[in-house]
Amino acid sequence: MAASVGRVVAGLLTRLQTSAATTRTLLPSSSCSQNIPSCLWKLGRLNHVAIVVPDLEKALSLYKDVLGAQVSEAVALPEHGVYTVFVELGNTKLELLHPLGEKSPIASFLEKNKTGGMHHICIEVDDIKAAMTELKKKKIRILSEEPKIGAHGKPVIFLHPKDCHGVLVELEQA
Ligand SMILES: C[C@@H](C(=O)O)C(=O)SCCNC(=O)CCNC(=O)[C@H](O)C(C)(C)COP(=O)(O)OP(=O)(O)OC[C@H]1O[C@@H](n2cnc3c(N)ncnc32)[C@H](O)[C@@H]1OP(=O)(O)O
Repeated sequence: MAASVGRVVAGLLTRLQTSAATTRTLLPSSSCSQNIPSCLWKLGRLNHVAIVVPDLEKALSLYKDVLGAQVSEAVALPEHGVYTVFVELGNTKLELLHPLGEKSPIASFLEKNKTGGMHHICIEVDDIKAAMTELKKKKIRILSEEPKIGAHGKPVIFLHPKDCHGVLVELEQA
């Protein structure tokens, strides 16, 4: 009797260990997972997807007149070297970008992609300074020393596309 109870307990222990190992492999491996209280910042919603366009008026007209979206006026942002137009999509936005000035950071992108293309994604964060500190420690290159004020009047930073699997990532203070 005692031997069979022992076998049952041993079997249960083995199953528990297996399921604990499975659980561990399913959890995100990042030390900044939302499940870990030591994380000082977290990602929020997708704010926008940015598309560089060679002709802002034509692109605006596509989204407004052909696709029927609500679009903003074009706004010049000289400190970023871009003109922007926002397209409202309900769950997120598109940001149409066109170069402004000779030193525009999107000029070489447009040179390489003459018909335009997807340029970056922008994700909100709850604490951009904490994000910067943590990402620097993890050797992710941040493309400015300090946050700049972005298109929505809030601090933004950009992360190098070569450190983000080929995607230029903008983080915006929510
Ligand atoms: C208003 C504001 C807002 O929303 O709030 C904005 O949107 S401002 C939006 C405009 N501002 C920004 O983009 C600021 C951050 N961007 C930058 O600092 C720059 O554009 C870089 C991302 C560092 C790229 O610089 P630059 O064009 O001088 O370098 P480059 O052409 O030699 O590119 C270096 C390598 O990165 C790749 N690369 C360049 N731009 C890329 C992009 N958008 N997505 C993915 N990869 C990209 C190139 O193909 C190249 O790879 P290979 O070496 O393999 O060929």
